[in-house]
Amino acid sequence: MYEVEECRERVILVGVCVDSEESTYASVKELEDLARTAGAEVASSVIQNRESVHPGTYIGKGKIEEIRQMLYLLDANGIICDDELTPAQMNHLERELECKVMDRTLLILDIFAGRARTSEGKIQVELAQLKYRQARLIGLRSSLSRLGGGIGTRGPGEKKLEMDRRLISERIGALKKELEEVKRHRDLIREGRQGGNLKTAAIVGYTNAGKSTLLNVLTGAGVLEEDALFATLDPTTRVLDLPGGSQILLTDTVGFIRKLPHHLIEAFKSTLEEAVFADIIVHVVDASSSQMEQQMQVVYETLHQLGVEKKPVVTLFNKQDKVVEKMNLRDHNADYCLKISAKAGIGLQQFREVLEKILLEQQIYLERLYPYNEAGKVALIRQWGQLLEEEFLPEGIQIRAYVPKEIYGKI
Ligand SMILES: Nc1nc2c(ncn2[C@@H]2O[C@H](COP(=O)(O)OP(=O)(O)OP(=O)(O)O)[C@@H](O)[C@H]2O)c(=O)[nH]1
Ligand SMILES: [Mg+2]
Repeated sequence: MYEVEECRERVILVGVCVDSEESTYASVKELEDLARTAGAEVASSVIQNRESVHPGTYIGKGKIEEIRQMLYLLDANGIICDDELTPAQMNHLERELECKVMDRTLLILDIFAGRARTSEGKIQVELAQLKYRQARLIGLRSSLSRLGGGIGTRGPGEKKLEMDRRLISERIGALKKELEEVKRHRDLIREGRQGGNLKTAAIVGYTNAGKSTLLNVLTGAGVLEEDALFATLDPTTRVLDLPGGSQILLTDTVGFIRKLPHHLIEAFKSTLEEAVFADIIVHVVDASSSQMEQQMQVVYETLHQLGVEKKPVVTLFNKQDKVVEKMNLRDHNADYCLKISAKAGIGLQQFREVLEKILLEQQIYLERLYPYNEAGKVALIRQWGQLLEEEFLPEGIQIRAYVPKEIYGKI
């Protein structure tokens, strides 16, 4: 079956700047990190200023010529473009440059493929890869037929394409079924969790912000933390003890990145959905990054795409130990903002307190006397809420407690 070819090449990075120079540079810089993470060697990078991306060749004729010479002079054997190329753009560039042509999406898919550990992660990556490839096969076919038939459009080549297409569709169908099975399993686990009385908080944020480091330092989860992009693909959930004695489930999730390929969002929906079903969103921000604002925006856009709305948001401006200049740390989307360093252990107690506060806000305070024949209700409170005080009086049980809104009606 199809696998992304191993990415051990010496490449030239290519970006197109249509609006802000700063964000294009940052994006290409990030592409460099992605390329390294995927095991490629970066020989140089080229940015072209254009009104818009060239629809046929991504970059203009002159730039193609320039890159052709650079490939030769720098002894490079491939290029990576900073946007997802259309099948036509990819074909044209391949023909013109006679080298391997890759794009940002392919690179991210490749990294994900290397990182997936659980069966769910693996299925999701393969699905995204196949969809990417399927689109390109169709493109290849249409670009061949645009030649008006004839040489190169018939015979074994064409047959092989058709066959690949059929095999790919079949495999996509099978993977989707498998994924549904896994999703059902995940839903069951989630329901099970909700059946328990613990609320959940999902840790989200840009890749490399420090999400796993935070989960580890708080719960000793032992998730891999690494100065690399997309170190985490599979969500991990742990119980976190809060100062007042209550608990919450904390889930570490896959990081976001600008221009996240839609194949991946689609395929990774069930993983990304951890945030959709969480009661609280914990947004970890790398406050030491010069790209902090843009990264935060990407996170909120991605959450919006996933349909995450109207949940309490705690924004953690992380890596305070590394922040040199006093930046204006604000987040209009957040209900609470804190400065922390997951690594240096700064601000973690405040974070716990904030979580507890939010949990309490979602609960109703109750002070009541239950006659003994309603002891069942007190049991419910004990199970679902937080029993602060319980006193056995001659006329009944006097309690003070916080209870979740959902069960208030039953008691
Ligand atoms: N200086 C400093 N480094 C930190 C801090 N928190 C995390 N890091 C580092 O940042 C890098 C990324 O940390 P991770 O926890 O793997 O980041 P992540 O958000 O889980 O990243 P992905 O899983 O790739 O999305 C690691 O090298 C961490 O050691 C911090 O408070 N200060
Ligand atoms: Mg991580």
